[in-house]
Amino acid sequence: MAHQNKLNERHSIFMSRSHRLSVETTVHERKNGSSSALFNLVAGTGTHWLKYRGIWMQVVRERETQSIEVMSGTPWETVTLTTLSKDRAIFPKLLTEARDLALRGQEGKLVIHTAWGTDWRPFGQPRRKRPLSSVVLDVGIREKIEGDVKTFLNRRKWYADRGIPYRRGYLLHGPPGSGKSSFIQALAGSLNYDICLLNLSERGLGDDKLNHLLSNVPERSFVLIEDVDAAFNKRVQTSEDGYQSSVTFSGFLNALDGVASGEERVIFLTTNHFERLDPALVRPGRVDILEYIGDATPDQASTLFERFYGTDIDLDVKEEGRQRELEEQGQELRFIIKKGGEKGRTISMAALQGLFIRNGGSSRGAIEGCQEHFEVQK
Ligand SMILES: Nc1ncnc2c1ncn2[C@@H]1O[C@H](COP(=O)(O)OP(=O)(O)OP(=O)(O)O)[C@@H](O)[C@H]1O
Repeated sequence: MAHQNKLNERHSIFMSRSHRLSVETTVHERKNGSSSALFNLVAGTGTHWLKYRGIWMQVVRERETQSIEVMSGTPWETVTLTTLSKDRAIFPKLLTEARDLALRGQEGKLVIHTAWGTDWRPFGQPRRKRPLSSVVLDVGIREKIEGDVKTFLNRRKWYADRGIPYRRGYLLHGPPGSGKSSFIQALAGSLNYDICLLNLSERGLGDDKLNHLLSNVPERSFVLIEDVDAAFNKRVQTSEDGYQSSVTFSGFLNALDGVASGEERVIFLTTNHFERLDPALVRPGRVDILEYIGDATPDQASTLFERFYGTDIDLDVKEEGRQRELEEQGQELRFIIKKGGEKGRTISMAALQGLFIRNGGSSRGAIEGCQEHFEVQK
């Protein structure tokens, strides 16, 4: 009897949550017999024959054309493998090999998944990881969150032994451009985790789909839900064109709570408006760590300044003068921010970054720009 295996695919082939295959990587990386088999497998739509580990298989690759079907959760592409061989293990072997090749291609990269119907799918190309140290937070915040996440990830058995759902929730709140999203992405990258980015106001997302998505997060992924206040501001959100989000607040809470025991789940929520959140959302079990990520402090500003203008370069005698100048400018920047803060004036880290980029080679220009920024604030 023929054995058949059906794989759902879109850009990548999905067999199960842990078997993610990136087709292109497979195609380009290997030229031996088995990978040319994989090449054939994905070479185009239609019917192919391939020989893998001495076994012939028929590969039928079909593509759905209706994007509407994607939204309803129907696979975008289907690959069906059929073989007359008795060796059933050939499918997992083939998939494992392709997955390993694909994962090798993603090493050092951060994959962002977004929701497609009821599935998570990689969005765009894997991105270069951002070093965690490049996101400069106020003293101790990075260590606190990073330490908590690592502790959590090492305690699976502890949770299982006590029958506690293995989940952890983090809420980062604070003004725009303070580094909330950048930090979460950098943290995920540093731990070799992916990000599943969820927009609660997305068209077509209802309570059931949300529940399904949150219960089927790919392995080694953090869920990131940004601007969580927006979806439930006035409980039902209406977008510019009149579309109303159909995720209800109680549906969201249920989805947060309803993790199957043993399944790991790490959720990061962000908001600019903590005061708008319903207290029910921010209780332990849903949000375990709550952290304010604010505008630039004098310390953060001078650290970012140093990173941009580099005070730790190897110095020869000529550069020593420049080094001293940068140190003085760093102090000046701290002073400007401290004085501004005393008058209730602030600058975001994103705005500082923008100033530094605009004043590329001119550290003096950046300091002056910052001074101006504070002067124009009432
Ligand atoms: N603390 C920071 N350290 C380094 N860069 C930062 C920091 N905060 C912001 N940036 C830079 O500013 C830009 C915007 O940051 P990000 O999107 O992470 O802010 P956010 O707090 O998530 O904003 P929002 O609340 O609007 O979503 C990024 O390019 C990032 O590099």
